[in-house]
Amino acid sequence: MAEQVDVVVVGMGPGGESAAAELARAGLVVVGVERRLVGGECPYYGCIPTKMMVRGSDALAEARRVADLAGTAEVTPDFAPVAQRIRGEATDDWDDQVAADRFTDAGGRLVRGEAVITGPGAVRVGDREFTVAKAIILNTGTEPAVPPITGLADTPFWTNRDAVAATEAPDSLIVLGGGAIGLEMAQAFSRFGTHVTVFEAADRLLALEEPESGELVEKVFREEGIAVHTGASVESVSHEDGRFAVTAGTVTVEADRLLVATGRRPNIRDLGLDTVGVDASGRSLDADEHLRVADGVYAIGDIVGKGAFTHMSMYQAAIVADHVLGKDNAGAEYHAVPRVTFTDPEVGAVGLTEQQARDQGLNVATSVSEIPSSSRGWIHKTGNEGFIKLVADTDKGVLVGATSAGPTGGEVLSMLTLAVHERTPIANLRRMIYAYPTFHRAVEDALSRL
Ligand SMILES: Cc1cc2nc3c(=O)[nH]c(=O)nc-3n(C[C@H](O)[C@H](O)[C@H](O)COP(=O)(O)OP(=O)(O)OC[C@H]3O[C@@H](n4cnc5c(N)ncnc54)[C@H](O)[C@@H]3O)c2cc1C
Ligand SMILES: NC(=O)c1ccc[n+]([C@@H]2O[C@H](COP(=O)([O-])OP(=O)(O)OC[C@H]3O[C@@H](n4cnc5c(N)ncnc54)[C@H](O)[C@@H]3O)[C@@H](O)[C@H]2O)c1
Repeated sequence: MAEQVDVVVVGMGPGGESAAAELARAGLVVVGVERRLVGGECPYYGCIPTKMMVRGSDALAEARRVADLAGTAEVTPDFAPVAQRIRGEATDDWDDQVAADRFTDAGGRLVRGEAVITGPGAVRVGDREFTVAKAIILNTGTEPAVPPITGLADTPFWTNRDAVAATEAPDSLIVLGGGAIGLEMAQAFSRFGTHVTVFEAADRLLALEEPESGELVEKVFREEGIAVHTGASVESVSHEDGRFAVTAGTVTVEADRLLVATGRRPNIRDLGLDTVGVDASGRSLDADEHLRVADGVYAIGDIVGKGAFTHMSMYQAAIVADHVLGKDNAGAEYHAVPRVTFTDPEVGAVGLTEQQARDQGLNVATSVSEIPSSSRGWIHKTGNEGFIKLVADTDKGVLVGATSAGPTGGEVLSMLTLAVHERTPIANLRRMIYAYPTFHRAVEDALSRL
């Protein structure tokens, strides 16, 4: 006999958990289905453990900068405190009881297992059937995508899930993929003493961001001793006597560990979406502004393809919760999506890149100001690399995109996110007062060059 409920949330990633709890608190009968860990990728394998690695490795880098600024400091890296924090503080040793209790305390019903849609308003989990009165909300996220490279599948390579479980920094590491995952981990392990080599198939790192961003990170990596191969399509991988060998063109590199960070595969194929008339053959689901993919079926998070970020999943979750509860909500807008790659320098960006703006046929003006030549950057000295890049729509007189790379680049991004989101006239941004000497004063300099 099918159980009658108001809402079934399939996949309890950050957005799914948030929407499910909010709807349960509002008095609806909500079932949250999770096949692995309540909270999803971010707290157990993604954002939080990787940022703990970054926090440790940034502390090491700052200590090494003492020599240029404030005397001497002897630095002996030890990965153990990071591994302990990831187990003790971030993941409870990959146990989600706290998150599960948080949901049931909000009034939700947690069902462990893999959910499948069997028709309009119908969901099955194992041998349990649910008839859903109001909404099925899909938040099933992604899996690491493993490219079909000769030999790779037979080797004990790492994905992000293995890398965050490391108890020590390996002596050597090859990273496949120069996107956010690969670069954050490459630099973090390198600063703990690992010899790191990055292979990126595209002609630059951070290929989705401004070219200047990839160039900056590549320069800093090389200076820190990280080997970077761009335009390097890996042809074969082997593993013998505990060592990996990776070959791209004429280059072969050996290492103890291999991290595959070549993008993600959305969990949409096996959800039974055909039973509700939804095409799941692409890389993402086509959702309207209230995240509906079919009558009574919503999708949020990475599977919607508007940015694979925790903040996007949470943003969309709030819109869906409002819509299910019949509250006013104008729906999602994606013109000011912010993102930060937590390398050092941090690379923050919002809205369109210059190329994307030109591809949209906008009349574009751009400007760049360098952080090292700003007062604060000059004072900061070592570790001051970075820039502000602005992308303006000259017809409308507003910013449509911006990049903020540098020390605390992700924090400096906040004012640029506001400017792009609110379509603040550039004339008004020029009239503002920018505190001296801050990193964000470089925004004023970039505005003056537009
Ligand atoms: C290494 C790494 C670092 C990252 N760092 C950042 C960062 O710094 N900042 C940031 O904003 N983002 C970061 N991200 C991205 C972020 O983790 C995701 O965007 C975020 O988790 C949101 O994903 P989601 O809501 O789509 O679902 P996910 O978090 O992927 O969760 C989906 C859940 O659905 C479950 N599931 C799937 N199918 C089913 C099914 N049929 N039945 C039941 N359950 C199912 C899965 O088990 C999973 O728990 C990082 C990702 C990685 C991998
Ligand atoms: N700080 C953050 O917000 C953060 C951090 C990590 C991940 N994420 C999210 O997770 C998503 C996935 O991250 P990712 O870094 O895996 O994906 P990505 O798509 O950003 O980067 C993967 C890179 O791998 C390269 N690649 C693909 N096949 C290759 C091959 N055979 N050899 C060499 N290079 C190859 C691609 O050209 C690409 O540049 C991102 O889109 C991002 O949204 C966010």
